[in-house]
Amino acid sequence: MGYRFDDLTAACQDDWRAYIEHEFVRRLGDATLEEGAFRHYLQQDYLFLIHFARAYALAAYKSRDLDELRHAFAGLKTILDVELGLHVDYCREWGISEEELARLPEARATLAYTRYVLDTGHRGDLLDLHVALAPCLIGYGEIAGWLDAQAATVRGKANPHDAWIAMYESVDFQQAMADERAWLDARLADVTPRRFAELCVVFRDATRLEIDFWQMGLDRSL
Ligand SMILES: Cc1ncc(CN)c(N)n1
Repeated sequence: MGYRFDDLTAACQDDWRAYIEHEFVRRLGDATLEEGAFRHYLQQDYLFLIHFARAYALAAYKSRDLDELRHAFAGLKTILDVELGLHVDYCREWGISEEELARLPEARATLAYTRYVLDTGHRGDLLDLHVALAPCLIGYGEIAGWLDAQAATVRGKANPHDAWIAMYESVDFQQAMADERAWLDARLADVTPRRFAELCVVFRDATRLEIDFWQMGLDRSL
């Protein structure tokens, strides 16, 4: 008993490292990622974020008290105001208009990941849903820190993806990540070993779907 968020990553260490240090992430950091792969990823990520905003709305619906409702609302606000806002601006800089984004076909990897999270939220409780969301919010915050710590990472104007890294290093995003960790630490402290084992399956599945999402970007698959 007395689990924490770090116990989830420890329980699927190989998948977690494969997600954080994926080839797509490395190439994004050392500025060798092909433009077409990044554009494909950016487009699909727009669709992904819309469904993730819906998942936070589901968390609000599943809330039992004001604290849970406020937490879900803060997550939804981070996606809408911080991430999606920056994302649309960022896509525009890459020549991808909002009209183009609205007409995109959804890749199988996007469909699989987003619907998995929504389904987990529908059939489980609020903790299941937040554990399914954790690789998204906490993972990208960790990826930004990992990239910045790598000697191979190119920062500044020499890397066309520098603004992407900076977005996930931003105070707002890192704060949202820290809040989510604290929320999960508090909830996981009370779960039984059996419940923790169930949550590990959800966390590992969502982490593996994040790996597939990076691979979809590299392969430019639909
Ligand atoms: C696929 C994916 N995973 C996570 C994030 C970070 N919220 C994102 N933008 N896209």
